[in-house]
Amino acid sequence: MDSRNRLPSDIEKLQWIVFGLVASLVGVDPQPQRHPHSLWSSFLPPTNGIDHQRQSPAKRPFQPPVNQYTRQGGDNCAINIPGRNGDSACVTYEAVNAAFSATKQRMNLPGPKGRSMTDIDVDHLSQILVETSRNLIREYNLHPDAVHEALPLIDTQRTVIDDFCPAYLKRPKCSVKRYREYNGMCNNLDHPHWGATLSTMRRLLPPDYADGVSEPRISVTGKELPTARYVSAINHRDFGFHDHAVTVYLPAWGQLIDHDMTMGAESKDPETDAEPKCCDKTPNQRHPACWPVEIPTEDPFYSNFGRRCMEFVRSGSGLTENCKLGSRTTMNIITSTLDANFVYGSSKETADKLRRFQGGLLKTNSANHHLGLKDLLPPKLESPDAGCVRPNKDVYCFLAGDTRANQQVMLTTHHTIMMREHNRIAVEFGYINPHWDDEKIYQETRHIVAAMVQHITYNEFLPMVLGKDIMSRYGLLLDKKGMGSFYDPTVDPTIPVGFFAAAYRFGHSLIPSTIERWSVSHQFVSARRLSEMLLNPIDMYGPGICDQYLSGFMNQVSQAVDDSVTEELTNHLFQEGQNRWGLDLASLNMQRGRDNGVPSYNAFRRYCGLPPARHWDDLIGVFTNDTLQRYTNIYSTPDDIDLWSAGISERPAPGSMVGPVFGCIIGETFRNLRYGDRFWYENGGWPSSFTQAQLQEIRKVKLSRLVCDNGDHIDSAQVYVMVLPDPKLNPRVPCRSSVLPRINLELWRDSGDNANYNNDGVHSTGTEEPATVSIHPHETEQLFQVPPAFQHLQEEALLFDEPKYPPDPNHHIRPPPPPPSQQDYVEPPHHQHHPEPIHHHSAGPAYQPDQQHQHRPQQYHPPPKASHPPPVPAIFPVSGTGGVLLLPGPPGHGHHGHHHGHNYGPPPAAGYNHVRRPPRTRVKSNILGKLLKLKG
Ligand code: HEM
Repeated sequence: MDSRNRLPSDIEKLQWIVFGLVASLVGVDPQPQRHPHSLWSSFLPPTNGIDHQRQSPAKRPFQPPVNQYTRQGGDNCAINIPGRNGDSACVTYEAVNAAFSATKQRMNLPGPKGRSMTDIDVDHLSQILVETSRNLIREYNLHPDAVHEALPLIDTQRTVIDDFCPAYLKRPKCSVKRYREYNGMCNNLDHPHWGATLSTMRRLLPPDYADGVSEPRISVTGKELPTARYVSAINHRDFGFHDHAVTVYLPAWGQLIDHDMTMGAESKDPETDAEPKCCDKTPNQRHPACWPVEIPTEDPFYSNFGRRCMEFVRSGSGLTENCKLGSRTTMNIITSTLDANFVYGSSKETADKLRRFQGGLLKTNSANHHLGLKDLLPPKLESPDAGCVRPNKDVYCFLAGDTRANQQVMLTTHHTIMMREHNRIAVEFGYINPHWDDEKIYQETRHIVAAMVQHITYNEFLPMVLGKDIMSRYGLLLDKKGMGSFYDPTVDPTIPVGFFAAAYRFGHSLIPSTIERWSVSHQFVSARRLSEMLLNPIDMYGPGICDQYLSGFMNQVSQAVDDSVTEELTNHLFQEGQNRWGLDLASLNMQRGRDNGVPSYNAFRRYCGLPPARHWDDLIGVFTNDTLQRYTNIYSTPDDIDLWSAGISERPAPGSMVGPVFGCIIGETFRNLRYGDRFWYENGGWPSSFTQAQLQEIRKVKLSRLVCDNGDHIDSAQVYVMVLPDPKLNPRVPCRSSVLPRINLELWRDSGDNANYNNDGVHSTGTEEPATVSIHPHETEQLFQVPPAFQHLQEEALLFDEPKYPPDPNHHIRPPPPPPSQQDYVEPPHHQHHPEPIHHHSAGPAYQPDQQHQHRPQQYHPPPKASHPPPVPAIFPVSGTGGVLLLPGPPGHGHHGHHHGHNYGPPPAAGYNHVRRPPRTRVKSNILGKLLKLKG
């Protein structure tokens, strides 16, 4: 049936009614007037001096067909541009030199060739190249598309640009080694810069800049787009709908691995080395990178505080290999590949700062050792106020491989866990291979930690986010045995701009408004508003707090991926001091997309093989009726819709948390991260390859194992911590159980005559275990019913009620790491020696290391039995709803507002019966629902 003629189903009608009720409760008109006719139409266009005149198609110069531009080898012609009448124009090297020199002078570029450049210098040179390109376009009357298609073909090594291009962008000599470079260089031997630090992100589609070169996207009508805050305030209000399969652990891991893949460069003021402030200046006094978000006068939230301007600074622009000309690019200042750089850093300099240079260990802070607790991250003594807010000068935030480690506790906790895992493995290696030196232990451990990050991401995280169909379409399903020849040197693992600025930000929709702490025995302790926790990781010094967060992440239900985003992020992000308002992350996401030339949602529909919408009606069924209704009011045409906004609002694809367009961008990116990474953990035949037996050990690792091993006193966890516990499908098991096997590091024993390690540190695949290469997954018929994570789970779950889990044989207890040497020891600030337990609004019990925890029992303890009848699983498969149904919440709990740390209800009962109903619940027919059906 033609979806345009489809009548709304009963469920959709119900949604309209419930939405209307909710909207009236919160005082919002569910059907706002069309933007141009409403009061809201009085917005002024952004006033940062950018001339947003998009060239009308009639006035555009002749556009030669794509691929008709030719690079000229000979003489003085840098590039040939075909003209209308068969003639062609030659852009000469002299013209390029003249354009560059004039721009360089105007924009004041100092600096000799080959000097080391900071990201500020890179951004500056990049802007000059963009302006040079703009001059050439003007001079030769080139079509804006030529900027993207033709100008990059010019051989800049034959121009004066080469004198200014930094040494790191020259082609290095690569050799094949066992360990990755910290900066990701030489992963691809033919394209050494693919995926490397300080390189530009990839484009899936040509950029959509208003002027074809660098100015932010505008409407296809030639007018301004609606301001990002308007889109946010209308379409991304906070309804607090919860997912019913995944825990907060899913966004926590998602954000952690984002910080392994992307970090867009900031534009900085060279004088202060900080992002410029924009809102307190008049437009002509502002830094050129200022592009603040305009807040409409009638904004339902900011108008209460008279705010009309939200800080926003354009991303720093990047340089391509040999400093090519072309349109503005986006720089990634960390490596693209999943290499655990958030633990180690993306440069040798950072990595060295984090190392103890003893026993392969990372630096730590042992402030809580005297309480029998494990190490914390070392204090951030350099630039102590960058990226965190300290209550006073004696307290320090934490230092890790990624500078965002202090953004909020979900991150800080996981940086702590991964640092502990590194040190745990390094200590084991010290016992197993006493002849290994610090460097060898450190690098081998780093190699394993990166493999674990890859495995957990593809085995536990992506199946939940994408579902089996998308996983299989993009070749993301992991093999269970054998080694693969996954590496394809033609695949570029560089992160795409659309992934960084839009698709992978789907996670912002998952974030709840409070972060909960639970006890290690899985009882709710307290909750705290997210906005109070941003940039404030100091909690982590509190004894027992790390465990309580870990337990909270695995027990707190996540929000759903949908158009609703918590007000903690849309009104209170990084709220400062006494202010009752902060930034709006939804606005920043859309502004960032426009800033970086990310084309609209409709362009990506085409890219992903979906029919682009010509009329609003074409989008019926793609979004909920409410969302579509709002879009017709917000945007002039379907061609204008921002990718991030539409991506999180799409109805999820079957079995997936995201819709088809985000599924496509995320699927493709993770495909490239697997097939374009020479160091991918399943790859056989390289010096970096694990042996088959070692690979099998890595395949055993689950995130729950890492939590068990690196929490202080965590002694049980559900098998898959990103999924809500369920006695049958995802049972909570003791950490000692063999269901959560620990990696057996004995398989790394290097006995000298062992063929696994040869003398130069290069690890061969050995003769005993030849690397068998399995069939490429694209060619393998996957007999696959449920996401791989759950195949094991189903089998294991059947055994759960029987106390059958013998202790894991690899569960040796090693002594804690040796104390740091005097030389490397970072003295914790004095106040940290006896930190007081930190109490929050709703005080949970202060830390009382219980006896059971202090003397870990050696014998098996069955999991606590629920005192009630078997609990209802935390899943309510609902068929025929298109995946969505609204249920009323418990009486007295209206729109969630802010809980100020209060529990939603009484503490949950023991056992599994702990999943509290959120006030208003969106139930999704999702993967676990399907599993239940499968299980009959
Ligand atoms: C409490 C949780 C989170 C907070 C406070 C947060 C905050 C932010 C902020 C402030 C930015 C920069 C916005 C801009 O100016 O462009 C950002 C970027 C980003 N976020 Fe989040 N985020 C959170 C969780 C997540 C999650 C769960 C994901 C994905 C699963 C995610 C993915 C991203 C991505 C891909 C970027 C771009 C990063 C870059 O390369 O610079 N975030 N986030």
